[in-house]
Amino acid sequence: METIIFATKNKGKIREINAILADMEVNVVSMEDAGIHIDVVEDGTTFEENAMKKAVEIMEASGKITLADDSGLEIDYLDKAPGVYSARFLGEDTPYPEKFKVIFEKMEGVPEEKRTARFVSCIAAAFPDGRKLLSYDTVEGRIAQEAKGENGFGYDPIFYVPEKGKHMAELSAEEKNAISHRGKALRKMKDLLKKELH
Ligand SMILES: O=c1nc[nH]c2c1ncn2[C@H]1C[C@H](O)[C@@H](COP(=O)(O)OP(=O)(O)OP(=O)(O)O)O1
Ligand SMILES: [Mg+2]
Repeated sequence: METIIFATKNKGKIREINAILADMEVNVVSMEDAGIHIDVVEDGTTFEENAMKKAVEIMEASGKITLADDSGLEIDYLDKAPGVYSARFLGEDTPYPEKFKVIFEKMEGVPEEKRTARFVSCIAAAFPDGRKLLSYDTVEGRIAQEAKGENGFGYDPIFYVPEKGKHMAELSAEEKNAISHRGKALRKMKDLLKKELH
């Protein structure tokens, strides 16, 4: 069975990715499980660039087909910030509750209809023979007035999902994967990969 590496250090992503790719006839392993400990510098200006950079660098280090996700939160009222800088917003090691506080301050008094936001996920695949694949998807929602929910990771507690009437962090892992940016982009990637692998 083909081994594919998923180039991420984010434990929340790994959980989601394993669930979504579970039915594929490939062995998906994390960077850690593959014994690769490289820090890819995410200096691209787009999700696509950063996702492909992570995939290519880890493919070159491992010699195996490598997938990567670059994702983030776009808040329309803040001109789509933090966007590709979502992980580094206020500092990579700053706890999310502090990031939420600053976002709530910036959004103070902004009415519901102007609080629109989306999660974006770009998935890249890099093959040792040079083939490259990209998929992209989003989930639309709003920045809530308060944090709520214990599930998921990152900005999930402050992201209200209108179609569910809940914050993202209140959804179960299955419910989130069914509607999320990463769930949708990864299912598209699964279809692209199936065509390349057979
Ligand atoms: O479903 C999500 N629910 C909540 N927050 C999310 C989600 N998806 C991305 N995000 C946020 C987290 C992080 O602030 C940034 C991703 O940054 P990003 O560089 O792609 O990931 P990362 O640095 O955590 O791990 P890695 O680069 O090793 O894959 O967007
Ligand atoms: Mg990152």
